[in-house]
Amino acid sequence: MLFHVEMEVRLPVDMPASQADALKQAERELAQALQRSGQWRHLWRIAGRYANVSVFDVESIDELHRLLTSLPLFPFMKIGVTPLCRHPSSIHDDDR
Ligand SMILES: O=C(O)CC1=CCC(=O)O1
Repeated sequence: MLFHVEMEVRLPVDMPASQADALKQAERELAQALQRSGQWRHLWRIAGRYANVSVFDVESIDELHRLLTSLPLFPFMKIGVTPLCRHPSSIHDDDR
């Protein structure tokens, strides 16, 4: 199952830089592991915002929820999820 996910990061302004850096590093390591596993198919920065657009490929909505809530930055993110299905004009057979 494919999901479009938009994440906007809002770190508290008074969070110490060392704590923010540690969270970002942990987020990066998990995000890269999930990209290698194929569960996090696309990760794009939204220009001009501390936000990203991502496409996740997971077995279920429960799996997506588990994955998103496990992200180190989860407590500091506003997240929007949109389910995706195959477009009839797509030329990509793996779009499902
Ligand atoms: O910077 C972001 O958009 C939040 C984030 C998601 C994966 C990652 O490494 O950072």
